[in-house]
Amino acid sequence: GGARRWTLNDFEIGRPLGKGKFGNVYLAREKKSRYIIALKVLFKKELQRANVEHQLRREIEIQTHLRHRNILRMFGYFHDESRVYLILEYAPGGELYKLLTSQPHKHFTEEASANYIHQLASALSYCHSKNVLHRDIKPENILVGTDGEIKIGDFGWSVHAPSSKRETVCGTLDYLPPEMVEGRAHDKTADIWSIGILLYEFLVGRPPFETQSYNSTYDKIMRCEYTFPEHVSSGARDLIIRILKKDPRARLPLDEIIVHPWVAQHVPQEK
Ligand SMILES: Cc1cc(Nc2nc(/C=C/c3ccccc3)nc3cc(N4CCN(C)CC4)ccc23)n[nH]1
Repeated sequence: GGARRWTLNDFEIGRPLGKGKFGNVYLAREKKSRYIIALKVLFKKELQRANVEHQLRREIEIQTHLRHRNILRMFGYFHDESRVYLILEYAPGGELYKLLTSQPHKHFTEEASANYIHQLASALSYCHSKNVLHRDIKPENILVGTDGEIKIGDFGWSVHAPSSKRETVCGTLDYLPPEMVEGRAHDKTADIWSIGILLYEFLVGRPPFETQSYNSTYDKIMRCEYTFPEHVSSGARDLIIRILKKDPRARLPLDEIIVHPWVAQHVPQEK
């Protein structure tokens, strides 16, 4: 069970997988079971300096209780005098955004995009059924599993709905809905907006409101102003248009995204 007390001595540490804001992620193996995991090491000093310990506690509380094929598992955590260690599922396919940028035309096929959105919508529908919002769905937070399935990780921004959390939104605006850009209250429909952004990015290779400046991205989001390149099919456009609505209540609900005709035509329905 996940309740046992882990220490660093239980693991053999492998190569670094990536460098995050508060520390690095390493490939690691639990010695007794020889089970491969990813060990995320966070420095307490950095966490204190950024005043995010409460956010980390929330991430641990939330992610250790979620069980879904498309959500990266957190098996447990432990800490020593200077670091906190998160024991995470190892996704052998690497980062989704690297897969996206390595595509010949820098975007996924309609079939791959529909399958990814189907998986994302079912993972989010599961989260929402537990009253958990992710709030930070973007390609950097998505990994690829053994069979090419995707895994949402990094619940660092997740909260229990509804929330008017006003943590400073650092980083890109590209994935935030108008109500979060304006720091107003947001709910589960904020996550629905972000999978509309992701679907556009999977199909086009860049998010719909991307510009050279923060302010012009802000304006485009608030005006919901975007266009499609020629190659995007009418079915995909229809779905994106039904998701990227400024009014949160007008956005297509997750269970309707999952059965939208454009998704259904690409995704084997036995799921
Ligand atoms: C938590 C976790 C990571 C993970 N797997 C992987 N993470 C990261 C990069 C991780 C990372 C971490 C922090 C900041 C930036 C990146 N890169 C990876 C690269 C991988 N390879 C093997 C597959 N190749 C196609 C690409 C390089 C495999 C797994 C990776 N499983 N579970």
